[in-house]
Amino acid sequence: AAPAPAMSGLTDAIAGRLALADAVAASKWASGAAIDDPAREQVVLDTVSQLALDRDLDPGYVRGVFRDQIEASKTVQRRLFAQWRLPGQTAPPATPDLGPVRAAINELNVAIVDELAASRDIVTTLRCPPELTVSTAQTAADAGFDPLHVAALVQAGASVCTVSTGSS
Ligand SMILES: C=C(O[C@@H]1C=C(C(=O)O)C=C[C@H]1O)C(=O)O
Repeated sequence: AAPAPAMSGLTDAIAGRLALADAVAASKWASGAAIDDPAREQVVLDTVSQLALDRDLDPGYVRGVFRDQIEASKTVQRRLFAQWRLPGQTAPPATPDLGPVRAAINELNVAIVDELAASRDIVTTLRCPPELTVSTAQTAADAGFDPLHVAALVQAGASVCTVSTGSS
């Protein structure tokens, strides 16, 4: 097999978290809960800030990456809700208890911060944007993501590289 792209550990962990948005949405649909949960978002952001400090990463950088994880998850959840509201459509049956899927998300949060630490030297360089693009494409293909999840995966990676490639 071809070698894995340099940042595929990171993009695989990000995709794993994003894939759980479907189960989150189904659970919220079953319970009638809102997609947005600002209190839970604060817990996630505060937790990953501490994980960043433990690994000598900039907590502001890691929080920024996780704001994108949260927004990407909500992109998927909102689109699924919109589909399930269409005539003749139904949500998959799910338990209204978000606890188990949030426990899985918590584990992936740690995995993502670990992968950010493993990629700390590349994220500040001009190699980051192309490596992230290649890894994202490989991860999306491996995961069998549909266009909605591919778009959300790209959204989730938007703050990973800290080098600007735009002209100024
Ligand atoms: C994934 C969830 O939905 C939203 C996204 C969150 C996240 O990605 O961590 C947290 C809270 C919600 O605003 C959830 O409620 O757990």
